[in-house]
Amino acid sequence: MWKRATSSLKSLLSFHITQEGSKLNNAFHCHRFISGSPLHFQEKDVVSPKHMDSVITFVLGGPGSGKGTQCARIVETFGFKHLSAGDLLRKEMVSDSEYGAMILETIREGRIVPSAVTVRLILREMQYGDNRKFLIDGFPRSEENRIAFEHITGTEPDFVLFFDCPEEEMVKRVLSRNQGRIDDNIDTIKKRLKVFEALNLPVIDHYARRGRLHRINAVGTEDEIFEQVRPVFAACEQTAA
Ligand SMILES: Nc1ncnc2c1ncn2[C@@H]1O[C@H](COP(=O)(O)OP(=O)(O)OP(=O)(O)O)[C@@H](O)[C@H]1O
Ligand SMILES: Nc1ccn([C@H]2C[C@H](O)[C@@H](COP(=O)(O)O)O2)c(=O)n1
Ligand SMILES: [Mg+2]
Repeated sequence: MWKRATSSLKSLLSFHITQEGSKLNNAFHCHRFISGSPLHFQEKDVVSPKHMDSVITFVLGGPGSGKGTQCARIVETFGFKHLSAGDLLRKEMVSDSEYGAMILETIREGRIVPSAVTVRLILREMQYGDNRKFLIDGFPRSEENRIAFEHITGTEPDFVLFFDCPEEEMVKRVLSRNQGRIDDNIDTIKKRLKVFEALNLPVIDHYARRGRLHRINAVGTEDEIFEQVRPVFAACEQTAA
């Protein structure tokens, strides 16, 4: 299960995404070697060699399906480092970032931020500290996210969790979350659910076809759900030992 990521400096430096592409159906288009792109990766975004033997888990599910809640349990029990793409984007949004306004508008509209921004934030976090077991929550949200990450790092996730939750339950949970998020309102939730279905389900199908998907029934108490999650990580630990 512990695998070797073949991170390629060359592909990282030459990977570009146009902002124009980001407007197309939210399914952002990856272009290599596009000159004049306003968003591009730089040498400092390279995945550090010390992370070459990482365990990477993607945590997927619709808005309010319980990804963040279960990630906290996984961190506590199995010592993974939790990277929430949404949290990283919110942090970037309130910093002095040149992308702040774009991120705010995109999140408010329930759309997906271009991968050039999100992947950079994730890779940067992966380089801090010594923990090489990563839970990447809320990513990839689209095929464009997935292809960008896999292209830049030269690796696939070891496995993918999918919290499968009925829409009605997700809406109920988000509306009672009370964390002051600008996207936790009924109008944005409806948009996020549509984006989830159109852009995230294809990613989930992709990993199911690759034999990497663990589908978790996200209805039940937090404890009941964690009892489905636990064996996935316990098996991973055994393989690594
Ligand atoms: N099993 C559960 N039963 C009831 N409520 C839950 C359950 N798991 C989480 N919640 C609650 O539902 C809300 C959404 O959970 P959480 O933030 O973990 O979802 P998420 O998948 O990370 O959502 P988002 O994609 O919007 O960040 C929170 O208020 C959380 O406390
Ligand atoms: N890969 C991602 C993850 C998140 N976002 C944006 C759009 C989401 O609606 C918002 C909140 O994410 P969450 O906290 O619900 O995981 O952040 C994105 O554009 N790309
Ligand atoms: Mg979350």
